[in-house]
Amino acid sequence: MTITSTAPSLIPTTDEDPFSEAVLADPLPFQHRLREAGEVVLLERYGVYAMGRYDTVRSALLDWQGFESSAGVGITDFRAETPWRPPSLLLEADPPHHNAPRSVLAKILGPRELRSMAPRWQADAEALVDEVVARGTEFDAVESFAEAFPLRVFPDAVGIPDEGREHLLPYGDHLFNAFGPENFLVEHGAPHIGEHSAWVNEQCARDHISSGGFGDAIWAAADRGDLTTEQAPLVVRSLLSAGVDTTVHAIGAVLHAFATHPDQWARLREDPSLARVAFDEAIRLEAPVQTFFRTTTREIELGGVRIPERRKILMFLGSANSDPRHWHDPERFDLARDPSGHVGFGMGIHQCVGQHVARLEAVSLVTALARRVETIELTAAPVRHLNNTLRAWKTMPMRGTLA
Ligand code: HEM
Ligand SMILES: O=C(O)c1ccc(-n2ccnc2)cc1
Repeated sequence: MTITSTAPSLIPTTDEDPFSEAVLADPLPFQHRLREAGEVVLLERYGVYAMGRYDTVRSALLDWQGFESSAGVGITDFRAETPWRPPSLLLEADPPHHNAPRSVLAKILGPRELRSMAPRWQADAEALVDEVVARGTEFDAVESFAEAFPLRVFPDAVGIPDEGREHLLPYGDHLFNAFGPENFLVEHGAPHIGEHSAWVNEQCARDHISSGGFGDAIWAAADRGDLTTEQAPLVVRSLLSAGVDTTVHAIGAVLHAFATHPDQWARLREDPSLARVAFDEAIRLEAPVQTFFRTTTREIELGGVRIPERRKILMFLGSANSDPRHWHDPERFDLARDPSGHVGFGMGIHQCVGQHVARLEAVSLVTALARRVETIELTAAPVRHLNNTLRAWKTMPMRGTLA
């Protein structure tokens, strides 16, 4: 990182591009340079203020009044440009408008509500594992597990029809790319996002939602007056936008962590209750959701740097989760660590409301796999799937030995 100015009144600045193919493929060296350069570093290419240290990211996440979400959590300032789709009522909203949609979704996706689904998701995970190992002990962990399991359980849990579910992954992939700048990744998704969006928006209508699922519970909240009938479809859209690509790449992260740390897999097999901490430790270490933006609502001073009002700031969640100023031996995947406090799910009023869904999916799958498979190992180098926001794998060739 070339620091072009370090005088106290001037801001550490870099001309590096965190959304370049090279940095997206291997972000750790850039993130180290970013943390070393200071609490806040100006990315001169985008005029954006970047934060890579744990304490600075955590304080920005908690200060929703100073760092707002309602101007968008991507690089686009909704006050200056029209968003590519109507803004999210949760992710891209602040109190008071954020309150009702958040309260409704928090109840529907809460740990208590999900408890009744745990046996079914555990059985689905065991069925999937049996099907995969029946075909042989060599498999691609992305295709066979990370993609297959969320798509097997989540759309049914929302209550949308079977027809057209292939739109879900590419819709989410473009959504997460669109939080970043209009680079090669956004250009790649642009030609088809219209058809993916049309299908997603259609599924949010009440007449597409079957009874008993998350979608039905959202529409029931509208019947009770906890939401308006205009808000209900957008809250269902939040589930379809957030609910698949995130968990796909989270499960990929967990499986990659275990495949590269066989001693931790052995520990998990001895004590399956470690699956929960393994999930959070993998989210801390890999951070499937790497970054989110905010917009300053006033001039804010951080780390000796004065950030003007109405400027975009970029929080590197993955970098914060690997900051040696906060974490001991941060690059180590360690089931003995207490990963609580990690910012892989954000923190504060926007902290991930779907984390219990994600955790239940991952714990169900990993527990089922650990029961059937004694060891897992990579049989070839896994290949990254590049995205402006998500840290993801395209392929992960693996071999297991049956228990
Ligand atoms: C392991 C998978 C996941 C990760 C790493 C993740 C990460 C995050 C992060 C970092 C935020 C904070 C955004 C911000 O501060 O601007 C967030 C918010 C959110 N997440 Fe997730 N997420 C995951 C899965 C899910 C799932 C499965 C759902 C839905 C079923 C979901 C729904 C949401 C919603 C609705 C918000 C906005 C909450 C609000 O603004 O009040 N997420 N997530
Ligand atoms: O409301 C939306 O469209 C929306 C809400 C949340 C996410 N998200 C990001 C990470 N976890 C969830 C993505 C999209």
